[in-house]
Amino acid sequence: MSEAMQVNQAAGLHNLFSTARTQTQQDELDAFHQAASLRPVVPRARTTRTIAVAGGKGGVGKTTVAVNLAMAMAMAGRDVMLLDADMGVANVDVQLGLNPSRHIGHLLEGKCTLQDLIIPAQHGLKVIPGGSGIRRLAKMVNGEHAAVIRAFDDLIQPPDVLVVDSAAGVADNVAMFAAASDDVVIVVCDELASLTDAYALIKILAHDFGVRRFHIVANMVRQASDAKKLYEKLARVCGRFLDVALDYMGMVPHDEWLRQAIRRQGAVVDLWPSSRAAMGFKQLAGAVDTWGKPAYPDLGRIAFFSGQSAPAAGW
Ligand SMILES: Nc1ncnc2c1ncn2[C@@H]1O[C@H](COP(=O)(O)OP(=O)(O)OP(=O)(O)O)[C@@H](O)[C@H]1O
Repeated sequence: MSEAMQVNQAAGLHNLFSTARTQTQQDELDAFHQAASLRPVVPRARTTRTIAVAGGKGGVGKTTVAVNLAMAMAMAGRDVMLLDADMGVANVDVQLGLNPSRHIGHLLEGKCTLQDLIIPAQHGLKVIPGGSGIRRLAKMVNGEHAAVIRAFDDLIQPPDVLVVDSAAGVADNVAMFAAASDDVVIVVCDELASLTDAYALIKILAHDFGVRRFHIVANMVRQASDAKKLYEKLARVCGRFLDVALDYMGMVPHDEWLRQAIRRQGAVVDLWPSSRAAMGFKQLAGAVDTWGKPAYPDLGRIAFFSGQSAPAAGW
């Protein structure tokens, strides 16, 4: 029986994504890995933890989780930066009521530095906008993703935490930002397509990029027992077919206050800190503190802040 059929049978999932690439895509990916090995490393004290928020399927709440996780950590006193890596259709700035005049496209064209792109949001959160409605950004090539990742080495003051809001899908560009991070958070909701897409993304990150550890967030669930069931379903399939470790990071309930917050263009953790959703996000932020030190970035792989040499202090 094929792997896809076995996965279907094991978890009641459907439609496993194919991970086949065209020759051009494979060439670009090889160039990306080669660029990583050519990168001169200039060590300095490593202070930043990088957390990618991904999920595969669109609409599962990646941006919502990234924004509120970042804001919750900023409210707890961390120096936090949020990169909107959903290039071309970015909407972190919309969710936070920001009005950026420049975006990643300007960085790639050499018209500004990464430092120039930083926009201050509430509680000292710093946002790097990804640019919206810009076709060229949605079609960035792999070398450009590597250039964005490397630009973080030149920040004057690296933050304590960088949260990366990933695009939907399982394309190499999504995987590259996740693979360049210390930790990968996978957001799932109670839909079969969400689980199959999460599995496909985890598989690509494990096989092609060597990522082994994933933190799972169940979003838009009714109660903790539903969240745990969702996690166990994904963990069972991954445990059977992939050499990866999953841990349960926490859950965010379905909460109308979240939609209200988006209408008000703010983060629910800031606007309604005692709502059920806000409590969930604060628990997610607390979970990060239990993760221990990030591993040293593998020198053969492009990583955010790879110019920093020692693991972050205080984690
Ligand atoms: N816990 C929740 N309760 C209620 N609504 C939610 C919750 N989480 C997310 N939503 C809503 O679901 C919608 C999709 O969320 P979001 O934009 O964060 O998803 P996404 O995965 O980033 O989507 P895309 O991949 O299209 O960028 C938004 O309208 C958001 O307000």
